[in-house]
Amino acid sequence: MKKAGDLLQTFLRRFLSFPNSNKTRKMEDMLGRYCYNPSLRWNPEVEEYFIKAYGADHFSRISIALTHPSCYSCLRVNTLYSTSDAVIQKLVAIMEETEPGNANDNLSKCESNVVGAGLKQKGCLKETNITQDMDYCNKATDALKENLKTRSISKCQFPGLDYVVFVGGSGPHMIDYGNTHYRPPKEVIVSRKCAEAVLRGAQVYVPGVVACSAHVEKGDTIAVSAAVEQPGLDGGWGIGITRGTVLQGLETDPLYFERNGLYIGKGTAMMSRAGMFRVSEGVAVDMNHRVFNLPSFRDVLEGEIFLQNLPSIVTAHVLDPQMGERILDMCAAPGGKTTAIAILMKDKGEVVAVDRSHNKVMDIQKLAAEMGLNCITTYKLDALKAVCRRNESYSTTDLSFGKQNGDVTIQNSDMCSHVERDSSVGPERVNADRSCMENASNCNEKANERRYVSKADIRKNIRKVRNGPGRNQCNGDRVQNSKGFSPNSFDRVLLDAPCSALGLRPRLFAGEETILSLRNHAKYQRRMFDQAVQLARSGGVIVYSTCTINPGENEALVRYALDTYEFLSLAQQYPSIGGPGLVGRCEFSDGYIEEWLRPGEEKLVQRFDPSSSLDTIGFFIAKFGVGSKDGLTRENPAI
Ligand SMILES: C[S@@+](CC[C@H](N)C(=O)[O-])C[C@H]1O[C@@H](n2cnc3c(N)ncnc32)[C@H](O)[C@@H]1O
Repeated sequence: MKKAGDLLQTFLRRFLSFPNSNKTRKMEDMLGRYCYNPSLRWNPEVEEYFIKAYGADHFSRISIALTHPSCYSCLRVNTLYSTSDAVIQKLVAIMEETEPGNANDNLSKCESNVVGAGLKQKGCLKETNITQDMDYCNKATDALKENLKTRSISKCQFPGLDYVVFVGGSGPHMIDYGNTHYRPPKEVIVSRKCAEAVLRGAQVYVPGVVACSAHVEKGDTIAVSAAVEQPGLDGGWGIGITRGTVLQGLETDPLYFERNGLYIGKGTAMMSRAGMFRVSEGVAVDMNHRVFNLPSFRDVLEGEIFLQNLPSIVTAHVLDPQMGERILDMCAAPGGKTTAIAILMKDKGEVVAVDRSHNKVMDIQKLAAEMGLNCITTYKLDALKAVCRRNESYSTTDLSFGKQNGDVTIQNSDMCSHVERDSSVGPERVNADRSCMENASNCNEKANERRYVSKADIRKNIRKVRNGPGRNQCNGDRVQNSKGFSPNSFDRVLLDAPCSALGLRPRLFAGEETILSLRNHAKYQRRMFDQAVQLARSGGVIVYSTCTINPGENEALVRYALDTYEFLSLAQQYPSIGGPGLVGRCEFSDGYIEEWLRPGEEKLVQRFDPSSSLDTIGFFIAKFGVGSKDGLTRENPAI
């Protein structure tokens, strides 16, 4: 999608060009070479499809919004150990440290009343990580202080979300790159992914640098621009820069014209040009002037806050988990929604968090430990095989999670699981394991208060404790494999599905997705959804969410769900702060027809539009009530 400025620029380049002359450069400066004004590239068929879905103007606004980060950061407070007011106070205190004596001024910057002056962090949060790397932490805190100076901090006013704190960011800023008509700035080109991370607040790390000016020394001021994929001769996309290229500041530089409007800030070189291409890690450029300023909360109030997108927080809330319930988070890593769910349940009940990646399951464990949560059990599991088929003779009646006569029966979640041990576990692990085992037995005791447990379950629990529980508190070495769970064994299921991620911001390129790849995502999601349907009990709830603007992965999944499973219905969501879903259908040139929502259904889903005033990522949430599955057995193909 070419913007007017781009078209004018192309025109001037082609028809008024004065090769290598200062006039050319002057013209380009005027038209905004050294600025941030990207145009998002899409696969042409995908672009056509989205224009049909949204209309040209709306899709153009979405495309522009996707290239910018949200103008605020969203912090979810761990309400088990803190409050929004306490967090706001602590952030204000960080500001005060920077500007002593300005306490009142700073307080007035907060939009909400800061109450609860004496609130202190309860003793459960880990102090160790904060002190482990004081240097890094001090740097992070300094950066945060710097950032908070001009920020507004406010408690979220949406009903039910008072545990969310907003911290305002700023941008886009005009940056003086120090270029003159005779002397271009020293610069680096970074990879597109690196640039997107920098726009979110990261530094430029060595692996992200692809090209650099000659004679750059440590301490030099460096302009940073992004190398974004361009159409290749083969019909694909490519960057076309060799790592280590020397930039001359001339039109002969790689992507010279393509980088117009892709300047994301400037910073101080932390090493020489030679160093950037010799070492394998470290900060290459310390970004001190950014197009967008968003505070980084890394290592700040660890365990007390979690940086999370607003729609993700809403998703966990919409699931409405209740204390004592058994919840499945089917694609859980890194655990943002898992921990939100556990906190909403006040850490009472069981949240089973699965992901197919071993390392990502460890990330969930670490996050759960950091947030002091005990009710989370993690497993490595392919969500496409989440239903345990070991007992082939099941029927829905005898496996249902019934609550008759106050007697609750449940299948033990690890009945199909085993521990994957790391043979390199050293002696220091043994102590950790012991505390894990204590933890597990506490958890088991807690769980037993509310469950009928069969002798077989007790035997399995003993085995589990002997092997080590693989629970969240034992970071690091082990992940339990699961072979799946019994049908109807969960009260609520969250399927935060892997998707095309076309709602994530900021984004500098969107051309990698084709119509075919979008359809493949949708197929994958339907197969996962089929598993979710089998695992949720009658009377239970399924929440489905994605971070994409693609209706094929959103509204079309809802259509599939409602048309395939007659016992599913769309449920009202709380809170409901997103927009309505898309009603209608799309006919493709190959004859494929994609059905979306029917009139009346659109208000029961939430669609977060990146171009709306909420200024969030693109996101979609659907909530289903699971009606009675009575009479549905394996013979009945509906389940
Ligand atoms: C959108 S992310 C989940 C984010 C997470 N719910 C959160 O809020 O932190 C999707 C996750 O699905 C996982 N995934 C992809 N395919 C999977 C599969 N077949 N089974 C289980 N997990 C899968 C990915 O590893 C990824 O972590």
